[in-house]
Amino acid sequence: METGGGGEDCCVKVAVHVRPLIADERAQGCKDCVTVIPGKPQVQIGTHSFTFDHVYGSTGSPSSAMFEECIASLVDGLFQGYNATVLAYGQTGSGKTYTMGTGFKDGCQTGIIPQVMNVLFKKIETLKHQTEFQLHVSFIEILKEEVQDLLDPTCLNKPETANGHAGKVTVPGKPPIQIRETSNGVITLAGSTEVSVSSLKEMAACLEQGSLSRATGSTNMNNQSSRSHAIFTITLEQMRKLNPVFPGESSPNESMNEEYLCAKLHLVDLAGSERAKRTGSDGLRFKEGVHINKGLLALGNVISALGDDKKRKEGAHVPYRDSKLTRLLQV
Ligand SMILES: Nc1ncnc2c1ncn2[C@@H]1O[C@H](COP(=O)(O)OP(=O)(O)OP(=O)(O)O)[C@@H](O)[C@H]1O
Repeated sequence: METGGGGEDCCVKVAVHVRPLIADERAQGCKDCVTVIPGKPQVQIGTHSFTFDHVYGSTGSPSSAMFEECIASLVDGLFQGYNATVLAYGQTGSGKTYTMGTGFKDGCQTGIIPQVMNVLFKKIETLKHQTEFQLHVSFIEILKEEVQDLLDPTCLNKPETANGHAGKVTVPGKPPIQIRETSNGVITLAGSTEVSVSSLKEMAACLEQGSLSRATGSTNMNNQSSRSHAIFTITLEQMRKLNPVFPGESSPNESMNEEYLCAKLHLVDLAGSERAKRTGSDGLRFKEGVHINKGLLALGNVISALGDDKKRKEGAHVPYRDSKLTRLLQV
């Protein structure tokens, strides 16, 4: 799903990515439960059919077209100062991490985030003579309504333990990360690492470091399930020269010839939306599920409020404050 910018008519769009059966499922004799209606962005499950903005995978459009059709315009929008958010939503094992590329390993280039990074740096390369760029990335996860910093160099990785969790251990004494709002309404994360990056390689290293630090655990439906919402945020700052001054000429007022733009792209791999019963979860995993579903409910309410053009224009309340996830994605 994509939201925001780039001069699009609608501010919320939804695409479905249907994944093929994986080896385990084929071995168990599982069958595809979703049919894509040929030539239409529509899927059928039993007697119900559902229409989306796009359908990829299976007999729908090829997955390779997803970036160009859904995401490229959001990256362009960043350069025009538009914020945007891409959310991967679905039950455990449906392919969110694969689609986003948040399981980034060994320089693998598939997935939305690696493609965003490639296009971003190509564009910067072509514009760098008339514009000064500064890029920052942060990578956090929200686990049981607590924000964890996946790029914190002082955190230690821990393997999966008896209570069924792999992930980060924060060094004792470190204050928790807090969500703050500045006087002009900008949401900031006090205490989280923002890495300044100047090359594709540096940004890819941040994605890889954070991906390896994510909290995962096993469920009946995915033996390497992400139990948290992971948010990879790219902040692009630009100082654009409006009327470039030619060598030998002097500008009367430098700052009048410059335009400053700052925009954020949030790339979000949400935790699985499954029901507790289906994943066989109890105890810790069940409690996690309760927090996950609360966050997803709040997200659904925010998207409904934003997707209702009439209400939005009337200035209706958007309930961003109902969860950390929605609060963080506010800007
Ligand atoms: N489009 C695809 N093509 C081939 N394999 C895929 C595709 N999407 C997902 N998979 C495979 O399916 C399995 C589950 O995918 P993934 O871990 O991305 O699911 P998930 O929705 O992120 O699950 P969770 O919410 O539990 O983290 C993985 O083995 C992944 O490699």
